[in-house]
Amino acid sequence: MRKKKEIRTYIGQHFQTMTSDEREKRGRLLHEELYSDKIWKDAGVIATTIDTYREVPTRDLIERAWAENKQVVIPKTEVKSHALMFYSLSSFSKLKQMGHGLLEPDPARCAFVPEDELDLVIVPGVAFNVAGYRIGFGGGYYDRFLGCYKGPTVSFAFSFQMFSRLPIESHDIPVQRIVAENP
Ligand SMILES: Nc1nc2c(c(=O)[nH]1)N(C=O)[C@@H](CNc1ccc(C(=O)N[C@@H](CCC(=O)O)C(=O)O)cc1)CN2
Ligand SMILES: Nc1ncnc2c1ncn2[C@@H]1O[C@H](COP(=O)(O)OP(=O)(O)OP(=O)(O)O)[C@@H](O)[C@H]1O
Repeated sequence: MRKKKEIRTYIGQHFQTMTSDEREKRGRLLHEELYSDKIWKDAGVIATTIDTYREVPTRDLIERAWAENKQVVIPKTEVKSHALMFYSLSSFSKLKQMGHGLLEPDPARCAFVPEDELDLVIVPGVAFNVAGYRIGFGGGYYDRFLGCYKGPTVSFAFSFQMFSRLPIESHDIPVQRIVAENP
């Protein structure tokens, strides 16, 4: 079984071999599967992240949610406490580039949304298994968050992000549903 760091490097390299068009196209196919699901239809408030080029895309899903009059919330990382704070995003222009390279909502221009208002949380990840266990970028932010959040959770995975064996630690909490490509 490979170590987390090796898996992160391997997946990052695989993403680099994909064109952004391919990434977008394959991402949309995964998203379509969620749009027809009850957990999407029932959700008024959806939490997701702003994708990097090493992740399944999220921007078209955010636009779809806005078009369906859903509220989209994006986490901001609290570095000291390793907590995620969610803010409502109404436009991509209200994002701010952070030192760690990710785009986060600008709290000066986005409203804070408490965790208990989230109807569906789309959890980012690097690698997954069918049981919903995941490896992230290593901040432990979602592991901590998922320890408290009890609502529906889902992650998207390209086929190369699915592993039959993953190093799982006691603090890891699985997502309820993985929407993955058919291998
Ligand atoms: N697009 C996207 N946004 C996201 C996440 C994600 O996985 N994807 N997150 C998912 O959690 C949160 C941010 N996660 C982060 C994880 C690590 C570091 C970070 O600074 N890492 C250090 C190394 C830390 C270590 O080695 O322990 C670094 O890069 O220097 C920052 C943010 C929230 N937003
Ligand atoms: N519930 C928790 N309470 C305290 N520390 C935690 C918890 N979950 C994870 N950690 C710590 O956070 C660090 C990163 O954890 P891990 O490598 O599992 O992150 P990850 O799953 O890749 O990241 P993320 O959850 O942000 O996507 C580890 O040092 C781990 O011990």
